[in-house]
Amino acid sequence: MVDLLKSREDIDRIDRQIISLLEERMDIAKNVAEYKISVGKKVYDKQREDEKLETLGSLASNEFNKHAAQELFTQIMSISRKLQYTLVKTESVSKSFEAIDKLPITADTKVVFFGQEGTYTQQCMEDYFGTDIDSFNELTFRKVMEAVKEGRADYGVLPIENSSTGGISDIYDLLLEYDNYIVGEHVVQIQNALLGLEGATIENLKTVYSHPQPLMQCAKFLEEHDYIEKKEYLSTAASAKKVMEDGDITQAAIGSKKAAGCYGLKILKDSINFDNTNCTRFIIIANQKIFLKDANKVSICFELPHKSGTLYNMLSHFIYNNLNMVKIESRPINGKNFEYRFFVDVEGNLCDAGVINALRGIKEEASSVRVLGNIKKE
Ligand SMILES: C=C(O[C@@H]1C=C(C(=O)O)C=C[C@H]1O)C(=O)O
Repeated sequence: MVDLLKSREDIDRIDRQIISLLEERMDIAKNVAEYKISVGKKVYDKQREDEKLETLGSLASNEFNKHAAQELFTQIMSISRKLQYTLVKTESVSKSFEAIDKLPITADTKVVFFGQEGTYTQQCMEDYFGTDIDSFNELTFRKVMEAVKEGRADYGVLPIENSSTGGISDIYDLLLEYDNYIVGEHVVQIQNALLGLEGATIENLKTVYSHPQPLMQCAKFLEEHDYIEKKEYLSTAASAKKVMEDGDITQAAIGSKKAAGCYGLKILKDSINFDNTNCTRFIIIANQKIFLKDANKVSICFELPHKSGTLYNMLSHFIYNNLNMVKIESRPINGKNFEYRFFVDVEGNLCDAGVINALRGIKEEASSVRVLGNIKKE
């Protein structure tokens, strides 16, 4: 049997050779980048890489090593491209974003929020902008997006993610559709209460109205009271208003304590959400490509070719540039069954070299990429 120390010495010797060859290969990749700059050729040459993997695989003496060689060279070529992107310096996807010191907020600033008087979104808006602003409401997410896009409001406030039930997928889709940008975020504690008319009791309820999100956040309570029919409605506040207007004591709404006060309802039961730490993250949107100089979270969206390994390869741009990914969501692409677009949040600022490098690589290798915003995280 060969001695362990001897084997390790041999491995160390081979590894030194690999490093020296790797450095030599990287220097040649730099020459390739210079050539590509001079003729305007793209860094990524898929056909060349596929051919190389085929040839290199065939040099190995058994199936295990063939797979190993192909895996290793997939990584080596991916790293060689990353080096080339830093040299080729293609136009950054974030180039048109403007860094600012503070969000412009004046007495004339108009803010649109989702829902109506008494929604959690209104509470978020007041926490974020204070109460001395000119605000109006819209009853759907789409209408909030529209008002911001058309400039009828400078900012919009929308929920994007709940701690118990996850991402609010409609918002992701609408962000892309309307070309609006995320410029801020705020997290609000959500304690959902069951609201009813004077004289109503939980035992005698027949119907409960609320927005689909709070209905999900209160799923356990509603399962335990399955004689109450759940009905999705526009917003928590709109549900409270409906119960008040219908004047039927068998109806209830799920919403905030504030909504109870706004619409003259009483609290039949407080905190019926299944998770006591329930909170929602709201986003502040604008139709301007602006970000704070001290922003530290970048949100991007990309689409990938429908092939194995593409997501892994795309995420490698964050890992290689030492960026911490804090969120990933996928959404189906309409018209392309079972193809997905990914929404990713990473820590960083659009001015950071690592962020610029990662975005360059993703722009070259994804089917499409967009920066949705760069905000200061809470
Ligand atoms: C080095 C090149 O650029 C990229 C990297 C490759 C590699 O490291 O072998 C191969 C093809 C390109 O995607 C090249 O075009 O030859």
